Amino acid sequence: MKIAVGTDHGGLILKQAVIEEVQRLGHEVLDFGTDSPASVDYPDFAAAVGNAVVSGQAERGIAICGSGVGVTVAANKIKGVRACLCHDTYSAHQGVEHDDLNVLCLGGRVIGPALAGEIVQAFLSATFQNEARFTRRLDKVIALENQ
Ligand SMILES: O=C(CO)[C@H](O)[C@H](O)[C@H](O)COP(=O)(O)O
Repeated sequence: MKIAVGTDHGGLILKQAVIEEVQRLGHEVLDFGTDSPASVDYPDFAAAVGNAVVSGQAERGIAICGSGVGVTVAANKIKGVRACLCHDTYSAHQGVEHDDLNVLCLGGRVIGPALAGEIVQAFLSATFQNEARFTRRLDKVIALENQ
């Protein structure tokens, strides 16, 4: 898969570890920055990742900021993005399997690179389970998005 990755300065500390894990798993990285510790604004990077996913440029995205909260809030403003802050592996794979999560969000000031790598692996290894109850709920989420 092609995976869009973007971070603000607060998440930069995790970016290289995330990129290396994505590549180790055999996926291609689309790197949307940032690349320096200079202060930037998280919505710009959440938008780059989210737009790459909804446009089809990337299959999934990973957005990082200091807490992971800012990029989650911002990315979810983009129609078609289902972003969630996951700091545990269960949520990262279950979010894909049940909820068709397409953007994983992480906080570079909250977790370290080893855990981030395991979470990325859980996220990218999971696939949406096309079961009636999950598609029914997803349809309701999409209806909310369209209201
Ligand atoms: O964590 C965040 C919000 O949830 C932001 O993305 C930033 O990383 C954080 O606000 C940056 O804080 P700073 O004091 O400007 O470095």
